[in-house]
Amino acid sequence: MDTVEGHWDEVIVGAGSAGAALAGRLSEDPARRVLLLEAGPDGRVPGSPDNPVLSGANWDHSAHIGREGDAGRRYPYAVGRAVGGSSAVNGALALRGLASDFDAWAASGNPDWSWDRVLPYFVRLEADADVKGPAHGADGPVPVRRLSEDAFGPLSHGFLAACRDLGLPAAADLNDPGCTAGAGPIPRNEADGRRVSTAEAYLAPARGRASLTVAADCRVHRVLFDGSTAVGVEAVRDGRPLRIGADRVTLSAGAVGTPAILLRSGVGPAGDLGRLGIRPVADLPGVGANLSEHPLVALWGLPAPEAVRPGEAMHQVLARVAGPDGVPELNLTLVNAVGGLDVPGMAGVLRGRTAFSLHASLLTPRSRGRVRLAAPDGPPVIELGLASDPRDVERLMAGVRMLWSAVAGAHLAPLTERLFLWTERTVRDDDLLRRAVTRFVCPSWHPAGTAAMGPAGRPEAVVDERLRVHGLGGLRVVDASVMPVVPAAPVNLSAIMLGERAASWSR
Ligand SMILES: Cc1cc2nc3c(=O)[nH]c(=O)nc-3n(C[C@H](O)[C@H](O)[C@H](O)COP(=O)(O)OP(=O)(O)OC[C@H]3O[C@@H](n4cnc5c(N)ncnc54)[C@H](O)[C@@H]3O)c2cc1C
Repeated sequence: MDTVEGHWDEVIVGAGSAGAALAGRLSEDPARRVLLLEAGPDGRVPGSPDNPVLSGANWDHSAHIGREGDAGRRYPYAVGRAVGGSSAVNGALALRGLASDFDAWAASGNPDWSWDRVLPYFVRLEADADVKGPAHGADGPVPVRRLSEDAFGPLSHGFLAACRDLGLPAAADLNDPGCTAGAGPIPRNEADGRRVSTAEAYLAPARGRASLTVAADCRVHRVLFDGSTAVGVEAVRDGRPLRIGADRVTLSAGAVGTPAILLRSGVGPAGDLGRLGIRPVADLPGVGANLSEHPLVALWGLPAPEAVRPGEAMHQVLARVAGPDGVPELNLTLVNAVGGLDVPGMAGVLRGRTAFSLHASLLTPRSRGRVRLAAPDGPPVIELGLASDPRDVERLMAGVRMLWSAVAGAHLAPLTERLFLWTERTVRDDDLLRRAVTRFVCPSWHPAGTAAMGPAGRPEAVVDERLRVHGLGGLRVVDASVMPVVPAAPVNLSAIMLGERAASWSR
């Protein structure tokens, strides 16, 4: 018998940001037997925060920017596939979701997720080297630090000065709960230039515990049910099918992987399941629906020779911009010194030259996409639906105009040799800009919401406030899928917070 076969107290599917944090914490109880299953390999994923892993250790999905069949573009959709999940391949921007995000989750029928309820778990997960006080953690597993101003390169100084001209205040701590707008250093989860994934932060200290077994290269096909109670999973390891029993199954396979497993298991819209020939176990139309993602538009340029210092960090500074109602709406991010990175769609334009880019990403998208299956055993089809809501296009246009005034203004223009693709005429003309934004919009690799939490009976609701799948026993979801909407920040810390919070209920 394979060492993972048999019966476990907890089987967690997916060793990513949320799953590894959950498994690490649950295994602190020596009386518990936790099995963590991961489709990808174990061991350190190469690369630093300055080199997000865009292929290899990755599912290498290809997503539709809009909907399948609308003749739109496709885009490489990176999702980590390794112990550590997307936290092992990402850019290590360690930004918390914002107070307004969680208060909105609470207002939409999930009162236990208000900001004051989740803040203790953001505190618990981190060891912030720079900022002290009750809103920050000092000894959690995830190290967080920011570059000091004297380590900023010339472009970062120019960008911060341009942000001041845009009326954005200096923000020394973008993770301060009161920071709704401002520009400042990016907090990053790194140590000695290495990205610290959840594999390192949560699993490395737990590896020796008898209470935890990590099984890599083990791909879960579906959840097994006895009536409406989950009793285990069916998986494949080294080409061999396995059936693994559990008192409780937790899906932490991410906002693409989790809905795919639920659908294969018969949990989803009954009509779609019937068409695929999958026997329905629970009719939950929200499974795979409601995908939200941060749409992003980038301006690319070649820096003047003196504008880039050898070896400088790719992510140094970022600006958060609030909308007219005071709620944060856009991130403007400078990406310094992009050299070897194979940025989708840009390799042919850059031809190996070191470039920089400025991104406007929309933090509160109204557009929604979905994840579905085209065949019962096929890969998930990802339809991002980016900028399908015209209000998102308008707000991205405002973001591009801010970037343009920064890059063409007094502080950055002298540091820029040339800009690609965009012109003054395009940026000034509403119709041209609208078309350009629609044409160049791309995802941030931040999917969320495909098994959303909410009260039973709401069309999008798949799990309750305690993340238990509605109508079924022994099955919960703990990953970015359960977020009712993507938070107004990159998602890693918020996903880790979910793992911490779910573990706290079992203590
Ligand atoms: C290239 C890239 C850059 C990013 N940059 C940042 C950043 O700088 N900062 C930030 O905050 N966020 C960033 N993100 C987003 C962030 O990392 C993710 O949103 C977050 O890690 C999601 O956590 P999760 O737990 O929901 O899923 P994941 O961390 O993706 O974990 C899901 C895990 O489940 C496994 N899995 C899936 N299906 C199965 C199956 N059938 N059987 C077994 N295992 C399975 C996967 O292999 C994976 O390990 C980035 C993402 C990418 C891809």
